[in-house]
Amino acid sequence: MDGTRRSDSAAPIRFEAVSKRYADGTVAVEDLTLDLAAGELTVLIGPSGCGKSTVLRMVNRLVEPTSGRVLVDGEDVAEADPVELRRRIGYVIQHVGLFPHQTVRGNVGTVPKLLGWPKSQVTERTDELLELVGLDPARFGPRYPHELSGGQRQRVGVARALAADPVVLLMDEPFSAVDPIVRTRLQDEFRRLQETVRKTILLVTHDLDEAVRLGDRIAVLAERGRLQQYERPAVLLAGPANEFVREFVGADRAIKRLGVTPIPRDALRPLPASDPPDGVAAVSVDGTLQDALAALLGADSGWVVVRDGAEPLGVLTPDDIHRALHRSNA
Ligand SMILES: Nc1ncnc2c1ncn2[C@@H]1O[C@H](COP(=O)(O)OP(=O)(O)OP(=O)(O)O)[C@@H](O)[C@H]1O
Repeated sequence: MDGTRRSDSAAPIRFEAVSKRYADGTVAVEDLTLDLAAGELTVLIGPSGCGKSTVLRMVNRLVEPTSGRVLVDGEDVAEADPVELRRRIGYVIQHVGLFPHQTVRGNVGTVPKLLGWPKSQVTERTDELLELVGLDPARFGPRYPHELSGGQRQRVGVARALAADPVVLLMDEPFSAVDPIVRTRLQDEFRRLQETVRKTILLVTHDLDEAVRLGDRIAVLAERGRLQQYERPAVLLAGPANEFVREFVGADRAIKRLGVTPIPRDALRPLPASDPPDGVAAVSVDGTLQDALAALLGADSGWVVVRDGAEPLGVLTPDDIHRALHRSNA
């Protein structure tokens, strides 16, 4: 079914010399040019009031640019019918705004129903999406929003936004209203979900950890939406482009970099000649340096075995981790 396959309906987004001056004279965005690749998750981050939400809301025409153009899949959104446009673009906000008098199924099925899908297809689609976001359709489908936790409501919001297989998903602080533990879990689940659906996603956050965890790319904005750096998280953390980004990224960036630097396959030491003792620390080769370090800290062997599935490939020591982190800086 189309919710679970890799979507080929993701569209690139281009902001072309976009500016926004509000009616009271506030210049929220000034001359922003930014290209978002189809199927990637781009995070917009920057200090409060720097124009992030304004940028996001120009994509679905909740805000109209004063000058410049926003192109979705090469088409200027100014020429699209706003209602039709918003059906093609999912939108998830902090307090998700579910319809209180409709069940979870009713909420998720809103857009497919609007599009005139037959009832059986709407139900099938809704149940599939609820499963995709980790909610059992039989249990949660008939509930009303007030019968859900904050995290569950947020998942229903994501399912609703995905319902019509949108080409773009806009997310404005989608996880900030839930408590930190639930937030981390939702972020991890969302990352996995994105690996499945591969939408073009633009996500606004204040939270650098969230940006690093979720973003394929991070765009750091200063006031008036001035773009400071637009890079993959590991590159941004390793090499802030200027003082603004360096300060924004902060002193703990080495720790964050551990979490985005892959284990170096080519820098593993050979396995010890004798079989490693039982219970020795091990980590998957698909993991990050942070995973390797966590495994090391939980063991007293002084090294950690790196495995591909069940097969041991080699070992890493704390020095190797240090060197790999240093190397990724180059
Ligand atoms: N409707 C409006 N009328 C006038 N000024 C506005 C309007 N909406 C936003 N602004 C101003 O535009 C600037 C950018 O606002 P925006 O909400 O885009 O920033 P933001 O980076 O998303 O902020 P935050 O992180 O605090 O949510 C701010 O100075 C804000 O006060």
